[in-house]
Amino acid sequence: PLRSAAVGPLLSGSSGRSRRDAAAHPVPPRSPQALCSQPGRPKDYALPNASWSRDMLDLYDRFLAMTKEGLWKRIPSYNNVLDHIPGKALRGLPSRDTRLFLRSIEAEGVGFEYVMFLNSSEKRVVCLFQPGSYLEGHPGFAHGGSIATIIDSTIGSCAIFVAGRVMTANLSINYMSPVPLGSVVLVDSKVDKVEGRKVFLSCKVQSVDGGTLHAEATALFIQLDATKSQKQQASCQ
Ligand SMILES: CCCCCCCC/C=C\CCCCCCCC(=O)SCCNC(=O)CCNC(=O)[C@H](O)C(C)(C)COP(=O)(O)OP(=O)(O)OC[C@H]1O[C@@H](n2cnc3c(N)ncnc32)[C@H](O)[C@@H]1OP(=O)(O)O
Repeated sequence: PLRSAAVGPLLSGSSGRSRRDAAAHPVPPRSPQALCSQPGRPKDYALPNASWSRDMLDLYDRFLAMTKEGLWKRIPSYNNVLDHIPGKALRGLPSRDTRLFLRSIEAEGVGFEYVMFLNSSEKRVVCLFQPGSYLEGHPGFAHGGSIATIIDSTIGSCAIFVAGRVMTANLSINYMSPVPLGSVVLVDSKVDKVEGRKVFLSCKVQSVDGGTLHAEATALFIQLDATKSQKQQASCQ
């Protein structure tokens, strides 16, 4: 199984090719099914698009290949949270003009370009993330809040897998090395333990070759207690 520490060797085939290299070796056309969402379904944004760098495409292909072995599963991603809940969007709910925060920047490549893969047996979610130019904090680097967002969402998806409806109670992040805009990082999250309604998780943000640890985080998510009144708990419908 892909262990965070072993990320480098597994991906040794993918070097940090510059965009110039990518221009010299145009990205091969993607298979039609790899590019389009299922007809009649909301658009799945966790699929390659023209803004994905060579590194992002190589990493995507490697994880997609691992899904064939059954250990990993690609998580589709829509721009409305309800579309992630099977049947919910069809339940005649009044349509709300809301967007999932990570999918609120429509233009390709300038916001959060990402795709998540779930490894059920390891209770792990790994997110391939390419921060776009509209996520800038310090010149040329991703804003710390955008890193917190991709961590919260990756860890959150991991917690949802284990405990269903959850909310973040605590998220603690150490930032070790800034993430250049346009680079590709691996956000590797896992469940460490579950105590009643409390789900404890951790996460590392690493460069594709595993050589740079950009950030690491711990989090506590709380499973929403159906018996508590909605007033006490933000409704997470
Ligand atoms: C197959 C895979 C599936 C993938 C699906 C992917 C698609 C999904 C698409 C897209 C989603 C991506 C994922 C997004 C995720 C984002 C999550 C967020 O951003 S959430 C927004 C920010 N968080 C809030 O706004 C919460 C505000 N806080 C609250 O609402 C409450 O405090 C809450 C619900 C967290 C807890 O309230 P209570 O009343 O239910 O529970 P009480 O009794 O207070 O606490 C329970 C236990 O937890 C401890 N606890 C609570 N908060 C704590 C804290 N901050 N530190 C330590 N302990 C804490 C308490 O001490 C208590 O422990 P004792 O049972 O007594 O041992």
